Amino acid sequence: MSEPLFRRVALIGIGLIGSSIALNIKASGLAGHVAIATRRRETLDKAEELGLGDSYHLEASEAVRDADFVILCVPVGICGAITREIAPHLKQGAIVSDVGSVKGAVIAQMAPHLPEGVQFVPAHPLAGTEQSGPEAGFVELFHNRWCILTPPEGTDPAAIAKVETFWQACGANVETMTAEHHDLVLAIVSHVPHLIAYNIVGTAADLEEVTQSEVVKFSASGFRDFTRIAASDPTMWRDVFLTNRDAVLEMLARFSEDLATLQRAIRWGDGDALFDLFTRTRAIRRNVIEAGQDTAKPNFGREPAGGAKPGQ
Ligand SMILES: NC(=O)c1ccc[n+]([C@@H]2O[C@H](COP(=O)([O-])OP(=O)(O)OC[C@H]3O[C@@H](n4cnc5c(N)ncnc54)[C@H](O)[C@@H]3O)[C@@H](O)[C@H]2O)c1
Ligand SMILES: O=C(O)C(=O)C[C@]1(C(=O)O)C=C[C@@H](O)C=C1
Repeated sequence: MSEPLFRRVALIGIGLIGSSIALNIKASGLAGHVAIATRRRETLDKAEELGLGDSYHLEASEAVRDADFVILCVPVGICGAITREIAPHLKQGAIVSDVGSVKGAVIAQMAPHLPEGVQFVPAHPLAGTEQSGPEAGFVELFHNRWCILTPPEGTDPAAIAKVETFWQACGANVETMTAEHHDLVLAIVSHVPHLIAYNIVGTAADLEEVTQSEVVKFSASGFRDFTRIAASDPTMWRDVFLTNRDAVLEMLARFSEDLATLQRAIRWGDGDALFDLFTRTRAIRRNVIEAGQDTAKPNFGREPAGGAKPGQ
């Protein structure tokens, strides 16, 4: 049997993303040992019950000891504090990575704590669901999805190549870009759409007199898709908006301008303007499907580790 890519991988945080990575490591034999760390005993017990790793730790500093690959799979707001905690225990030559949905702020939080001789290769798999926790993971999550690497200047190319190989083995297509570019693009394709979903569901819920039970009763319509997105993890998304503030506000300003244009078209009965936009957006949807990036039913027919099917 060939040598695994890494001798010991430490996963700090074992929610949807951490558990999906753990399942991939196991399925593809990517590590000799998987050490899992999380703060809460209950979550750690669940991870052990699901057999996601080889050793289980309440202290991240214990999990990273002797690890050659460490991945932070926690909400972006705590990446800095965890890095400070694990830094003195990292092995020389170890590669440290993360999976955070925001890159600039995560790099700014983590990099200052990392000792010399440790390589930092930040990553973001563009794959997820509205589910969270260790039972939510499933092995196909990253298959045919993008994983973006944003290595700071000066990172050892061999470390970048190793992280790329890791994500490819998880089924992802890997692309490298700057953290700034990542944060701007993700603001419009992921962060603002989530804000819109949170907002529309919140507005409907506030209009209790009109909607009351109707929100639930008639949500087989387009609204149902928004409720799925708006069910996403509150801690994760609070941190995303607080840490990608500038890019989100910039995209939101542009979005608001375009919304005002639509409002005007409706007010003045400008059917052509509406028809033209809807025709353009329909074509975009077709391109998305053809590119195999359909997220409307991300996990249709697949069973996550804990049984519940996401995306329904
Ligand atoms: N959910 C998605 O769609 C998605 C997709 C791509 C990337 N991400 C990113 O991945 C990261 C994890 O997201 P997730 O969806 O797996 O979240 P999750 O809520 O399912 O899991 C987060 C895990 O972090 C751990 N954790 C939380 N606070 C901790 C602390 N103080 N110390 C140690 N461990 C702690 C827990 O094990 C928890 O289970 C986030 O940074 C998120 O931005 C999420
Ligand atoms: O499909 C979903 O439920 C997701 O929200 C996944 C999604 C996205 O916006 O596409 C969410 C956050 C991530 O950082 C990456 C992927």
